[in-house]
Amino acid sequence: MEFNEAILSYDSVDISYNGQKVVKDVSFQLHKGEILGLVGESGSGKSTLIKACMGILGDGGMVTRGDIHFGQKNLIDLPEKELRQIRGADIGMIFQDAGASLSPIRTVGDQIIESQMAHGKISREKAKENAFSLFEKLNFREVDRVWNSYPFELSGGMNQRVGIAIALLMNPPILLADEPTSALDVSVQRQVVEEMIRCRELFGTSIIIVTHDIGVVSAMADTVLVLKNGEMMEYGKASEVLNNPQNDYTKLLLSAVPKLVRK
Ligand SMILES: Nc1ncnc2c1ncn2[C@@H]1O[C@H](COP(=O)(O)OP(=O)(O)OP(=O)(O)O)[C@@H](O)[C@H]1O
Repeated sequence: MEFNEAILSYDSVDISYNGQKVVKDVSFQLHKGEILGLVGESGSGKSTLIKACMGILGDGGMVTRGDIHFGQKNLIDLPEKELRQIRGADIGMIFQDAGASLSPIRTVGDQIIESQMAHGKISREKAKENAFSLFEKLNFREVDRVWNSYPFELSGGMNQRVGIAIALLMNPPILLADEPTSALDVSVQRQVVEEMIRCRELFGTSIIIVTHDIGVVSAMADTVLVLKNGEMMEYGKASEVLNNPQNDYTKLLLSAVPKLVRK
């Protein structure tokens, strides 16, 4: 697949927590409709890297060098008020525990309606209509039951899918997914992966997926960026990085994976 338009560009980015550098000189471009897999061992800086563009590094976290462009905007210079508008609407985020961020005391339907109303003027009826239309596209079953349930009445996997649907309802051009499948059963993992691929097909969404799972990368990514200790080890087309890794660290990461899943 060939891509034209870069929608998110990291340019020589360094990131520190409390003066200690944890991401060093990272550059990459995410194009419209591209799925980028971000891999590397625990602590290599994957989450830090994607949090940086949302301005959610937290106290002590700071981009100390480089630029992150979203279209014409340099996200590094943007005031919090503008970043808040970008979060959710322009750059959606799915965490490992997206389902756990649902409130336990309100029905799924109410929460989906409220999340849409929080982002703009929309009637409850229209919000419900949007949600049901998306559920249908994502092949949700028993939509009425899910809608009327409290999170504890649904499986962890179903809650995770609801969390993803909430992010998708904003129809953000960019979706950042941080280990979205690692807490799920294998069969539900596959569903979530298919859901994200479908999202790209339907809406042309650009996706960065952070994962430990090379199988997930192999199933969905167009490009792969390998991080170690905050530094880029390898970056390129998924087929090339996975089938013909040039870097010793990438080779090591891949050697732990059975060959079968790399097809
Ligand atoms: N809020 C924070 N304050 C200080 N240091 C942090 C903070 N968050 C992360 N770090 C440090 O930054 C480095 C990168 O962490 P990060 O969570 O980005 O790695 P990761 O690759 O996403 O790891 P994992 O796969 O375990 O989620 C680690 O050394 C971590 O200890």
